[in-house]
Amino acid sequence: MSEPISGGPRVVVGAAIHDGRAILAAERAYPPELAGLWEFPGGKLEPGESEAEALRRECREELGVAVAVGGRVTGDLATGGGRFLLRVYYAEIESGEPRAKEHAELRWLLPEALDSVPWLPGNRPAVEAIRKAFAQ
Ligand SMILES: Nc1nc2c([nH]c(=O)n2[C@H]2C[C@H](O)[C@@H](COP(=O)(O)OP(=O)(O)OP(=O)(O)O)O2)c(=O)[nH]1
Repeated sequence: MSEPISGGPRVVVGAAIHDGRAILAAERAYPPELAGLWEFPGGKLEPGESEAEALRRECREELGVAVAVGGRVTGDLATGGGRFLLRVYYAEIESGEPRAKEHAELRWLLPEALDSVPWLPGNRPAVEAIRKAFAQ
């Protein structure tokens, strides 16, 4: 598949999967410079794919679950030194039990424990927004 000629940032979608209380965080296993940092399951949009389709595909591939995609958590977040635009959506599991097929570890985090893992730096505003949204 060819790359777009205008070398603008690529859209990356992330799923803030929640069960009404906790958020599913995932520890990256690769590449070495990102391994050990935590993220929302997701990845780059493939050509012709909608953001919801990309999220459903990535959650199936990475976690083995089907998700229903909800609303956006925040506006676009620039990550990867400006190479990516991260768009995080709320999501809920429709079927399956999440397993770390590509990640080093998965953890359900309550809002007060969201800071217990080192997030990818670009994810901070989304993590903050989730904490506020879930705070009682
Ligand atoms: N999946 C994901 N990527 C994120 C998040 N935050 C963040 O800065 N990124 C960055 C890390 C990566 O450089 C890039 C997405 O790459 P990725 O490796 O997840 O994408 P992909 O699944 O399509 O991977 P690949 O096939 O290209 O290896 O976006 C996040 O919350 N989730």
